[in-house]
Amino acid sequence: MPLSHYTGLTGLSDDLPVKAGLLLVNLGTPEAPTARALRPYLAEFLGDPRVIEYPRWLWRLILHGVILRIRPPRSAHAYQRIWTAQGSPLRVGSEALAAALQETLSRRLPGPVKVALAMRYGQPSVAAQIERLLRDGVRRLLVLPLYPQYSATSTGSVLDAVADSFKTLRWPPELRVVNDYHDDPGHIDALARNIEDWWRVHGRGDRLLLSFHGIPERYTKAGDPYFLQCQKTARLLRERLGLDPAQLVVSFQSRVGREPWLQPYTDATVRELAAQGVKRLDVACPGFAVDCLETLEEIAMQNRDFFVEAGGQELRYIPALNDSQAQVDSLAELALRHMQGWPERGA
Ligand SMILES: C=CC1=C(C)c2cc3[nH]c(cc4nc(cc5[nH]c(cc1n2)c(C)c5CCC(=O)O)C(CCC(=O)O)=C4C)c(C)c3C=C
Ligand SMILES: [Fe+2]
Ligand SMILES: [Fe+2]
Repeated sequence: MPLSHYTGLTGLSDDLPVKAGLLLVNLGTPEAPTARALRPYLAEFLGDPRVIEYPRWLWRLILHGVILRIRPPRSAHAYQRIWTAQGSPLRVGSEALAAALQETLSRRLPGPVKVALAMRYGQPSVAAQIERLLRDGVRRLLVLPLYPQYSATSTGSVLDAVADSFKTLRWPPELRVVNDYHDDPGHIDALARNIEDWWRVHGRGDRLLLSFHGIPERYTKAGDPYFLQCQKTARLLRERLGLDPAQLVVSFQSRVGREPWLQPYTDATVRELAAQGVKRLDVACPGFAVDCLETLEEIAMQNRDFFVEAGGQELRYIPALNDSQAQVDSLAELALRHMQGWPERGA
């Protein structure tokens, strides 16, 4: 039995040896593409009340009685299609982005800065990485969830994890949070340049589809701003690319369960576009900071097959921003802006 349930880190100084700490948080990913590794990952993810808003007792029964028996082998099969020698693309991409941001921010900030990457589900946890930053001398913390659009299911859940960690700390740091960056001009410009660069190399398709991860419609009706923020990102990106409304389509992917999610659904949309005679369809997923199962498997494989089966010729997935210079620069700018105004300390 510990003496106290507050974690006290001894030997910390009040001197601000480090100017600021930046905690990047992404969703998390299984440790291996196996049903055995998927089970604890999905149990933690789908057990989060922010993600599934059902009566707890009922959901526990369904989750443990049905979902965690059926879904792990199916998901494992999907992960096997995208797994790399370095591991899960989401982890590899997020780590590369964090390393590049550490490098850029160290150059841009006058004092030392520490960047850490946490996963909302799985390892390294938000609590472990906040502790690591404290040990490294961080007393001012900026949390940047790697979700451009705010949703209670994604960003909101990261904030829960930060709050839970703070509740256990004897001396928490000062805290700032980036709620979203869906309309940040630097971010929109980075997305646009990524698509334009890709078009320069591969040519332009007949239509551009922007596919965002979905959430249950019910959450939007209850006040989640996610749908509106996705629509705004899409409009700003369309305007920045100089496209007509008819040249760009928005849809929502990854529906789980039976209740209605945000619409139109991506799978129905790619089939419909093929039926309308679209031959070459370009797809980008601006809601994902780095490539992952949802882009590499669900879009670039599953939906590519749906499109071709429905009469389309080619579905071409335009990769996420990942650790591109455009993303590193726009997120560094964003972080620097959010770090401004922290007052100087007296001697
Ligand atoms: C069932 C409810 C889910 C909600 C609500 C949800 C929202 C949501 N998810 C992301 C980002 C990602 N989701 C990813 C995978 C994934 N998502 C769900 C379910 C919900 N997501 C599941 C069950 C899974 C796991 C895979 C599967 O079994 O199908 C991923 C990829 C993770 C990876 O390892 O690559 C991301 C990223 C957002 C942004 C969001 C709300 C806006
Ligand atoms: Fe998801
Ligand atoms: Fe999916």
